[in-house]
Amino acid sequence: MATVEVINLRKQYQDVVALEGVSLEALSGQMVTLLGPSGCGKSTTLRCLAGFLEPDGGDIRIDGESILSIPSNRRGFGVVFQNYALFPHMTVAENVGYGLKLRKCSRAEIETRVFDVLRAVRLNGLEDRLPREISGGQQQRVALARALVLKPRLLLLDEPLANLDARLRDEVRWLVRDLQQQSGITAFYVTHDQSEAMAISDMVAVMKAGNVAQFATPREIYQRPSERYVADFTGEANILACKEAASAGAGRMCVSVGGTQLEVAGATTIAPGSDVELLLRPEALRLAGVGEEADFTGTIAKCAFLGASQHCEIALSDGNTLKLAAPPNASVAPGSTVGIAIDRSHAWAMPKVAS
Ligand SMILES: Nc1ncnc2c1ncn2[C@@H]1O[C@H](COP(=O)(O)OP(=O)(O)OP(=O)(O)O)[C@@H](O)[C@H]1O
Repeated sequence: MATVEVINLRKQYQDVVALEGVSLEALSGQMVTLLGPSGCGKSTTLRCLAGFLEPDGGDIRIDGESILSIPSNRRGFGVVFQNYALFPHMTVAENVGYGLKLRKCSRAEIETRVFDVLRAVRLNGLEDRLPREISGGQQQRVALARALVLKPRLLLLDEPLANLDARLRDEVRWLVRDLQQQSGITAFYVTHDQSEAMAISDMVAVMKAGNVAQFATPREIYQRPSERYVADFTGEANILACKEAASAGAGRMCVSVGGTQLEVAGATTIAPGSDVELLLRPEALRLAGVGEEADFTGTIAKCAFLGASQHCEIALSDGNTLKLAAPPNASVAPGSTVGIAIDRSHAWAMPKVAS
């Protein structure tokens, strides 16, 4: 399978700079997700990979060889886009087998491969239906089967689940990941859904205005984001401004927040004495017990019972609000005063970056 390098890719549409210099890499068999808000350049990157767009600069290499001069239909990639456009007059089996027919495979081989791939996407039994006779989720699985049946060396998926409802999206998401892992195909996946990206990826590229803000594992972008933008985009985040950082050695630093001194882990890019932002995910905070010394004291502003936990918003006297998940039976009446303890092992200091 293929190792893919995207090197300093640049693309401009008339006066819009869509990609300023995108670099990332997918090792053989990895699923790499491009995550970011609308307009940050995810689809443009994918379209350059597919060969539908020609970049203005940079390179795309597969196993070390540039592919920029190879037309899209010769790249041997499988492509699944949001608008899956199945042939309406062909049955499910004919849709899936169409690419094999173009490649002049024998009828027996087409039958076997179509049967196998339809079983893999759990559509066996629906071979003779027309696209209009199956559901949206099933149509999307036909589109996936159509790409997989050709055994592509690279699979490109652009928001493939965007048209599905939440339950189906979950189901097809796991199926996509299972099939990708079983087949060992290297894949790029575009989404603006943070939970989708975290769930299915080996690596995530968080994109920001035509650049890659951070390229790392799902765990790292969530627990050790490079900057506020990444922290905000990858989950619920409490972010507090800190006065300054003093190095405590080996990636640790002392920060001062609301009069409290904390020693926490932080990005190595933080210069001593500079302003920093402290990330406290909700799970880094808990309500302090009776008699326990608290890091902060605040007033419960809002509370919602979610079943396994209670979502609480706590207003601090300096104007900041902290969100935390309280145990389901904790007493958290709005208006009451509570102490908050920080689990320092979950705190993370980020450099303050102009947005
Ligand atoms: N054909 C085009 N002509 C001009 N500008 C374009 C064209 N396609 C995209 N753009 C612009 O390029 C930038 C990047 O677009 P792109 O489609 O890559 O973003 P995206 O992250 O995939 O967004 P979305 O999630 O909305 O699909 C945006 O500012 C967009 O408006």
